[in-house]
Amino acid sequence: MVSKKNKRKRPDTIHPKNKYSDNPPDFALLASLYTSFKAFVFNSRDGRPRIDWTNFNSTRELTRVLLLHDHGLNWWIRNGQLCPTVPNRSKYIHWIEDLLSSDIIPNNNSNGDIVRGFDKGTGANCIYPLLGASLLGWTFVGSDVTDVALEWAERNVKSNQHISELIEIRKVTNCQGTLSIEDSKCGESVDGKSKMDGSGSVVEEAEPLPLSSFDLPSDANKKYSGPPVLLGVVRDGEKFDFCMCNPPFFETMEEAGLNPKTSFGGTPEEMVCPGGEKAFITRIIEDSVVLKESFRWFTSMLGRKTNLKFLTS
Ligand SMILES: C[S@@+](CC[C@H](N)C(=O)[O-])C[C@H]1O[C@@H](n2cnc3c(N)ncnc32)[C@H](O)[C@@H]1O
Repeated sequence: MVSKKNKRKRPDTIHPKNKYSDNPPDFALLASLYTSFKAFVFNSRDGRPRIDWTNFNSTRELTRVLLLHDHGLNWWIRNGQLCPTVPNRSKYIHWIEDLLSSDIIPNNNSNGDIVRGFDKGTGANCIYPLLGASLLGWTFVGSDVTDVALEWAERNVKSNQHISELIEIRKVTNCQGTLSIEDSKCGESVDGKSKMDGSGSVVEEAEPLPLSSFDLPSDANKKYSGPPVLLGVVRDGEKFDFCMCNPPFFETMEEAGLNPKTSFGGTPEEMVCPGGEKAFITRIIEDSVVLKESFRWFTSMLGRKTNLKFLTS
């Protein structure tokens, strides 16, 4: 009999359509099928197969085998890049699926049944386009700013020929704007006075991250002052069913290093931006006002529930 202490509780937030909602990853099965994963699995005192969550190589290998075994996806990232947890990232895809099937914002999609998404900050792992395309046949533009993210996102797309046509990886440069908007001020900060219009926000807890000594100066005004977010990246006439985003949550890597009990990588470029998620999402909201005809839904992950009040005000 499983003791109360050891009984696994399904998180309330897990989406019922999520492959893992009733079947969490079976480490024993995966270890029996994939020798590369077996090397990271050990039996804990209670006899359960486990992995060392503080070892980046273990968490990356788990993600690799889950994507391969459950989704038929070939995937890899460089040491230290942000490693996504598959059950967690799948939830966001299914939440968007729910939004798209609702009438809260009517569907004026002129592409017929083709669903088109925009992944803001797709990362080297390119996880949302890969999952969205393989689970639901959605098409994506995945955008990012860093060379390493763009290179590895491309590699991950090309390693999956069956869905590679569905995904475009788009580089964000400082002034690539095709939509000229006087207040986009490409790369500069804007005063965010606009209210959310037709946009939705998906709340999720941030992935716990390892400690790091890297630090960036905190932006006292909490204004986003990085490269373009949506304006200047979305092209004239483009239409998307949704925008999704797992933003750089933090202002400093110290702030990011809250949970040394796990290791999911995450470089400063991936985790940090001046003003953190509050400023980044504020910019998405500002951009959404101008781009309201280009998107049906604007969504983003949010690490801190306390930021929600500010963002929806
Ligand atoms: C937290 S990571 C998310 C990566 C991936 N989507 C995931 O869920 O694991 C944030 C990503 O946003 C990218 N990023 C930061 N500023 C950006 C911008 N202005 N435009 C596009 N991507 C940006 C970073 O390079 C990084 O890859």
